[in-house]
Formats: sequence, C-alpha cells, structure tokens
Amino acid sequence: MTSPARMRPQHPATHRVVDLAETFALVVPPDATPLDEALTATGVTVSSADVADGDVFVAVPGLKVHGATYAAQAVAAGAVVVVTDAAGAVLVRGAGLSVPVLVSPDPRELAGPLAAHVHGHPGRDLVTVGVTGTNGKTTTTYFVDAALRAAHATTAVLGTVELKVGDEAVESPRTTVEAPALQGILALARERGAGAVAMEVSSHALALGRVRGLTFDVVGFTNLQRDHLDFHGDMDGYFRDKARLFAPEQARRGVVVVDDEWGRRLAATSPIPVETVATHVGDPVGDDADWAVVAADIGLDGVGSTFTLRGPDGARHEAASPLPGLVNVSNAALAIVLARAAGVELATAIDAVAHAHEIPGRMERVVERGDGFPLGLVDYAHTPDALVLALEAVRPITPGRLVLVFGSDGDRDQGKRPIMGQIAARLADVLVVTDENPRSEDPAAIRAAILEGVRAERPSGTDVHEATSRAQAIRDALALATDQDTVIITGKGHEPTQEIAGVFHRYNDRDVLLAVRAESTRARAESHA
Ligand SMILES: CC(=O)N[C@H]1[C@@H](OP(=O)(O)OP(=O)(O)OC[C@H]2O[C@@H](n3ccc(=O)[nH]c3=O)[C@H](O)[C@@H]2O)O[C@H](CO)[C@@H](O)[C@@H]1O[C@H](C)C(=O)N[C@@H](C)C(=O)N[C@H](CCC(=O)O)C(=O)O
Ligand SMILES: Nc1ncnc2c1ncn2[C@@H]1O[C@H](COP(=O)(O)OP(=O)(O)OP(=O)(O)O)[C@@H](O)[C@H]1O
Repeated sequence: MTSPARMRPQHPATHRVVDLAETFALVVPPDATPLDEALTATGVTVSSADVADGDVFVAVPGLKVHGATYAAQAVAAGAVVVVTDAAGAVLVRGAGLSVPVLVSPDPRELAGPLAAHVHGHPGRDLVTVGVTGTNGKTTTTYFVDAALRAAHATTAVLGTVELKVGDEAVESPRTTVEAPALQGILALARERGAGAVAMEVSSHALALGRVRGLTFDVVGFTNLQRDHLDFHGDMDGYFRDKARLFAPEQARRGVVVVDDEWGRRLAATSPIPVETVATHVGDPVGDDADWAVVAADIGLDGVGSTFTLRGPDGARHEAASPLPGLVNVSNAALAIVLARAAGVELATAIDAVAHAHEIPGRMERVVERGDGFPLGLVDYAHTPDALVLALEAVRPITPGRLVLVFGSDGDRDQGKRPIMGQIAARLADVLVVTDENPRSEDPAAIRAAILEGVRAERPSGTDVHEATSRAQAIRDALALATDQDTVIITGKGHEPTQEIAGVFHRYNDRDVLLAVRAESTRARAESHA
C-alpha cells in the first residue's frame, strides 16, 4: 500500500531554491556560504521520515524536540535544503552538516504556504470544502463527498479514515495531515483530474497551521463539545482554535450549525460570510437560522431518517439521511448546505446525501435486514456519550432486540469500562462483551471491568455473553439474532487492525461481519440441499 507521504504528484514542478528564498524572505545565516543558484527543489516535508528526493526539509521547533535534530536523517533521505528558525540553524551547524540552510522566523507557519507555492497552489484549481467540529466531521465530510461526486467526475476525500483520491485510498495517519503532505495530496488530486475535495480539519490542525496555504471555498462547523482540553487549555481556547478556520485567509464562506452556543458564537463573530443551519426540530433557534430542519422521522427503508429542510427563502425540501439517528440528520443537513455553497445543485446534493450509506465505520450499514438476517451496523462509538447516542439511534429502527458487540480499549481511560458496561446493559437487549484493542493489557481483565458495570445494571446476567475473540463475538451475535433484531458492533469503526500485545493484526469489523454472513448463508444453503 502507498504510504501517505508518497501521495504526491508524479510530475512535480521544479523550483530554484534561490527563488523560493526570495519569495518567502528566507535568509542565509550570516556565517554560511551563499546558496548555489542551480540548486532546485520539487517538494516539501516537515518530517524526516517522509522525505523524498529533492525536498525542502522544514525543521520546526516542536512541542517535544526541534525538527532540526533530524536534519541529518532528512539529508540522507534526499532533502536538498533545510528551512528552519535561528535555533534550528545553530543545531544544523552544530551537527557539522554541509546542507544549505535558510532561516525563517516561523517555519511552522511557513510550511503550508511554501508547499502550496512549490506545488502550484493546487487548492485554487479544486473546489475545496473543509469540515471542523468535535463530532460529525467524518460523517459530514463523506456526505459532502457524495454530493461532490454527483457533480464532479473525480473527487478526493481526506480525513480520519483514509486519504482517497479518485479510487485510490490509503490509511490516514491522522485526521488532518501535515501542511506539506496536504498540498502534495491536493497536487496529486489535481494531476488525476479531480474537480473537488472534501476534508476534515481537526482543531490540532488549526492550532498547528496544517491548513495554512489553502483557502477553502467553503468550511463547515458541526458542534463543539468537551474534548482535547489537555492541548487547547480550556473551552475558550478550543473554540478559538476551531474559529481559525473561519478567517478570510482560510475560507471564502462558511456554514455553521447553530444548535449549540459555540456555533451561535461562531456565526455571530465570523469575519467571513456564513449561512446558519439549525437541526433540532422545534428549537426556537431555527426561527432565525437561514436553514432549519423542521421535521424528522424514520425513513421508509426503516434505517435512515427523512427530514424537511426549510431554506432561506422559506421553501421546504424533503431530504434524507441514510444513517440512523438524529445526529446524522444534523450531519446530512449541514452537508447539503455545504455542498450547495460549493456549487452543487440543491436537488442533486439532497439526492446524493440520501444514498451515501457506505461511510466506513460510521453507523455503516453492512448487512441489510432481510433473508433471515438482522440489520448489521458498524460504528466507531468508543466513549460513553457516543455509545449512548449510537444505541439510542438504533432502538427506534429495531422491531426486535438490540444486540450489541462491544469492548473497551487497553492502555486507555480505564474508568470508562464499567460505565460502558452499564450503558450497554441499560440500552441494549443482548450483549456480547469482547476485546477491542487490548494493547499491553490482559484482555480478560478489561472484559471483567466491563462486565462489572453490566452486572451493576443487570444483576441477573440475562442475555449477557462473553467472547474471547472479536470475530467469535460477531459470529455469536449473528447466531443469536433474528431478522427483526439489529446487531451493532461498536468501538473500532473503520480501523483496519486490532492491537494485541504490541502486535497490529489485520482486522476490520465490516469484513468480519460480511464474512460471517457469507458463512451462514453457505451453511443454510448446504442444510437445505
Ligand atoms: C500534539 C500534536 O498535534 N503534535 C504535533 C506536533 O508535534 P510536536 O511539535 O510535538 O513534534 P515533535 O515530536 O516535537 O517534533 C518536531 C518536529 O520534528 C519532526 N521529526 C520528529 C521525529 C523524527 O524522527 N523526525 C522528524 O522530522 C516532526 O515531524 C516535527 O515536525 O507537530 C508534529 C509535526 O510538525 C505533528 O506530527 C504532531 O502530531 C502528533 C503526531 C499527533 O499525534 N497529533 C495528534 C494529537 C493530532 O494531530 N490529532 C488530530 C485529531 C484530534 C482528534 O480530533 O481526535 C489530527 O488531526 O489527527
Ligand atoms: N453531529 C453530531 N453531533 C454529536 N455527535 C455526533 C454527531 N455526528 C456524529 N456523532 C457521534 O460522534 C461519533 C464520531 O462521529 P464522526 O466520526 O463522524 O465524527 P468525527 O468528528 O470525525 O470524530 P473522529 O475524528 O473521532 O472520527 C459517532 O460515533 C457519533 O455517535
């Protein structure tokens, strides 16, 4: 599989380093030899591990270590020049390296614009949509991509799950890649003929300049909930970092969900023009919003939702979310308004979103109800709040019993294990407790902690099962369920591996669920033969 760092254009432009120095006011340190006028560069990176031949290595002062510490590795991998700050230049000189060095007061801020310049500003040739917020980024981004795909032959979608350009996808190292990697991927997308890109923009990315150098056509805000305060300090700091996306150098216009106070604050203070969307039916906030969800119900397919979206002109549009639950009505409404702002016809956007049910690991409909099989869903919910939301979303679409396969991560928040158990026992009917990513912990001990919470809520232990492998848990769940039931497998979502005792085993809930269904279909056919 291609590494994310290799997602770059096949035919990069070549730039003279002296020209880059002049354009970005980079200076040669006083005691260094002047730049060779013939020296050229074709790419940019901030990580020595990602260097390609001909790269500029931008060595940033990190939160833990100075990037210039890795200049030797970068040069060995093919970097032709190091751009860093004054402290970095001292480190490179101290290491006795002969590589040319250029100094910038703020290399982290520079990395994005420099990479955008080197790759010929690919973002300007694409329709670009960015989505930020605590929850719903992935789902909304895929809904937007579905709408963009209805209007463009080739698109790119970038986020937590994958980096996908046309039909080529690689696993994503994080929600928003580093600024130079982003520009490289955009350049690749342009080279492959893509017309549009939808991407997730995390708060870390905004704080660390990963989208600098790109001005989005449209950006969206989902919501803000308590998260990542270790990094952002407090909610105000977290909000300020998110709000950086709504600035003229980052985006031309925005769409903001105003269901929470943070969305309302953002809409009221945004320096770029924004449209507002209210998604809670009956909330008076909807009266003043440009767009409002004024009715929502379970969809005709018995899984998703239908809803009515009132537009700024008062017209009512019948729309649908293919995924269960009201949070996905919210995500779908935002995506429709974002896609429209990005130039997709409203009716086209509504239709495309209504059919976008293959979002990897986000309430993903893997097995449809029927032929004796339950509805089978895979969801990433791995926190108590998300588990509540997921189970509440699935209950109304479940005529029979709600069967939950779940576990909890090792080497992470131990306190949530019994809480997850309690929630599961309260909101699901049949539980199969199993392993998630045990990492260095004893899997049985993690399951025991979950089961303690289960017992507190359901002392009888009725319909509570334990399975020592996740694949077995899925097999058990499917064997226990009828076609009136729903099986939901939570915790790992799209993850392609399971981490056990330091080893990453290839494993994916969706694949296993499909394999188990196929096994059962075969077994049934044989028993009828
Ligand atoms: C907290 C955080 O976001 N840290 C980011 C920050 O790291 P840092 O300043 O500590 O970097 P450092 O380790 O001190 O290294 C300094 C520089 O040396 C470079 N280096 C380092 C080691 C090496 O061998 N070679 C090398 O070149 C690094 O690439 C870096 O440029 O700057 C680095 C690049 O300049 C990022 O790679 C790094 O992201 C780390 C890996 C990370 O895990 N970030 C997570 C928290 C993150 O960004 N998450 C969000 C999603 C959050 C969510 O919503 O859940 C995301 O967008 O994925
Ligand atoms: N609009 C929403 N409001 C609140 N919760 C939501 C919303 N959309 C999704 N969720 C919940 O948040 C979880 C994560 O959803 P999603 O992956 O789309 O968000 P995200 O912002 O991309 O988060 P992550 O980066 O962790 O993937 C889901 O399990 C779902 O239960």
